[in-house]
Amino acid sequence: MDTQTGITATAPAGKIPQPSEPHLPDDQWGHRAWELLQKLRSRAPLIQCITNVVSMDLMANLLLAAGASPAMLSSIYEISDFTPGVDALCINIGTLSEDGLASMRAAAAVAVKAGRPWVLDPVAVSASDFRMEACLGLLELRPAVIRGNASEILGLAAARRIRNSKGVDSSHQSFDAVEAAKSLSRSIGAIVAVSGAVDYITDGHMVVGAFNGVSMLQKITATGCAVTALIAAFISVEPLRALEATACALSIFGVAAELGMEMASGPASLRMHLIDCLDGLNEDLLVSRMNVYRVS
Ligand SMILES: Nc1ncnc2c1ncn2[C@@H]1O[C@H](COP(=O)(O)OP(=O)(O)OP(=O)(O)O)[C@@H](O)[C@H]1O
Ligand SMILES: Cc1ncsc1CCO
Ligand SMILES: [Mg+2]
Repeated sequence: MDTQTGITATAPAGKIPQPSEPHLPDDQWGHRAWELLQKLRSRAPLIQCITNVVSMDLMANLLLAAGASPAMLSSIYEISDFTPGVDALCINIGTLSEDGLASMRAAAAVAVKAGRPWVLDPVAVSASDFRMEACLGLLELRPAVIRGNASEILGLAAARRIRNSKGVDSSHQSFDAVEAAKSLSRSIGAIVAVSGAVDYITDGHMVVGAFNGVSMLQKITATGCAVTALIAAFISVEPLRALEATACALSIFGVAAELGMEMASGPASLRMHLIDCLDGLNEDLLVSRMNVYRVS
């Protein structure tokens, strides 16, 4: 039990059997994504984000543009009051501190106890033993989804720091981490998403590829952090089909980026147009652009 909060963490997840979700036919993804986006816009779920200081502004604005209600509350003294009432929780270790980690652990435990899904963004998990141990401890608190870039998923799946780690940016292609993502998914019982030129999403059995997006997203800091928060918003409205919700969140973000890129002249204007295009996304644009299908 945490002596500051009186909060008890749940038992370690261990090997959790993850039932495979029904397979959505490839031609249904656009309609499914629109359905989920509409649900999100009408329900405006409350999403608590305990995240790094770099990402806060973009994350909150993208959540608002998608139709969710962001709350970046992170003090350990507020968790027992606030977290039971949120619709989902996003935890991101980007600028990890000892106090921040205590809040993350407490919030994840409360969310699980309250039956709320939470997602983990293991930023730069291979950069230090502190980060790796923090993430391994958080994995015991049963995230519904883990989203990282390829280097992060490779490191976390191996539970060890990998060589050539570049810090918060990936030094691998997303495809290189697909097998690691499947094995991590099976051992934690969570959906795992690897972002990159193609985003791969797996429940440990099937793998879905989300092909939307633009490479200039890598030139805007915290786009990965922000898309993890969008995943939290999407799973809050469809918790029993977390793979579908995760793939839809990643793909919708990618479509908004493609539309934004048509008006942008560089990373700064893409950041602005990305938010506008997510806010203004309509069914025709989404269904005609969305490119998601099962790859294995
Ligand atoms: N080469 C690319 N082409 C198209 N989209 C990309 C490419 N690289 C990344 N993306 C998209 O950019 C977003 C961020 O993914 P990325 O893998 O860069 O995350 P990240 O490294 O965790 O980012 P950050 O740490 O800055 O938040 C995702 O939506 C992903 O689909
Ligand atoms: C640049 C940076 N440093 C720690 S977190 C973060 C945001 C991208 O992950
Ligand atoms: Mg990241």
